[in-house]
Amino acid sequence: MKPSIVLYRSIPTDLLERLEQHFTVHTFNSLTPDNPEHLKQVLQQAEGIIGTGGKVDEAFLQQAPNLRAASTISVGYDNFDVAALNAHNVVLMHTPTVLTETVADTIMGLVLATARRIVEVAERVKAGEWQHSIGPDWFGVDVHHKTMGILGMGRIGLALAQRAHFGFGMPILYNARRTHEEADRRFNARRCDLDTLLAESDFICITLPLTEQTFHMIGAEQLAKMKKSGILINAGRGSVVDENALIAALQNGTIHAAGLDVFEEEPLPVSSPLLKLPNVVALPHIGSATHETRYGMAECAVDNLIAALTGTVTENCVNPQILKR
Ligand SMILES: NC(=O)C1=CN([C@@H]2O[C@H](COP(=O)(O)OP(=O)(O)OC[C@H]3O[C@@H](n4cnc5c(N)ncnc54)[C@H](O)[C@@H]3O)[C@@H](O)[C@H]2O)C=CC1
Ligand SMILES: O=C(O)C(=O)CO
Repeated sequence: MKPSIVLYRSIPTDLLERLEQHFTVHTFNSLTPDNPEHLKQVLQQAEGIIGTGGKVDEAFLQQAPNLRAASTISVGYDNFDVAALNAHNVVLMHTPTVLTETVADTIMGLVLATARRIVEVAERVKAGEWQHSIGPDWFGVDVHHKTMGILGMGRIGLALAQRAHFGFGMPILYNARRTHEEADRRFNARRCDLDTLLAESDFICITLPLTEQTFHMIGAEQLAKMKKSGILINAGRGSVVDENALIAALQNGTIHAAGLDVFEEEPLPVSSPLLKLPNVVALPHIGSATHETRYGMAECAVDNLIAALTGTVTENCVNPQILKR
């Protein structure tokens, strides 16, 4: 009999067929589905889960006594309690690399959109406000040759540094727990402490994962250390930034603008003050959202689950120590 798995995100038909060659697939719209009793029943037998979003913690694992592998269609895995997975001998697989370049493109898009006020002025054109030759009230600020500070010099941080340095002639600063020799060598990047990065950068781009250490790493104190002309871009996870402190900093002119792809609560509530601020570009978590990249992520996650449940894992494993048990 084929192992039973739970699929909780819609994936392209050819990839669903690939899963069905190996597994009996039970499909749900999320891990908090409309029919929770049915999910509960299926989880009793399930050996694998694949999808994105939803909390996978001790309480969830208690409901899935036969689970051996979880495959998330994302690189970030902050919604998984890895210690609990380890305790239950569940392998966690994710999708690094396949989305790196696309997310870096999105971040450069936010840099340009905030600095040059692209969304705001395009809306003014649509509203019929372009009646005369434009004046300084339509102007933005330069991006090229300004200093970019990167928080999280990993895969996405490196791809962003490449664009900023070679495409826009930007000097690169980064704050990291260790020196990233590749960043120093390729982009002449300079590692510095957080206070220096905050004080010297024109653009601060967050590409950090959400962890206990990064939770609210940027709060009122850090925002106050940024340049008044500084622009904050967050494409890591919403809770790396204290959102209330950010709203205050944007309202008070402590910083110039923010470009946000991620939020403390997603979808961003329509009542959020962020949506009232002209100096904010808010995106609906589209960092990796292109047809090509989302297909690549789903394909990677499908192959990851097949590898994990057939014992042939060679890459993309968050907790490889489980494989040795
Ligand atoms: N907006 C979006 O759609 C997307 C967001 N992401 C987010 O971006 C994150 C990063 O992705 P990758 O670059 O692929 O991961 P990565 O693991 O290659 O890079 C993360 C970097 O952050 C560093 N880091 C971790 N904790 C730190 C701390 N306390 N202080 C300083 N540096 C620290 C790590 O050492 C690593 O170099 C993901 O975990 C996810 O949260 C990823 C993809 C899409
Ligand atoms: O992969 C991730 O971590 C995302 O946020 C979505 O691409």
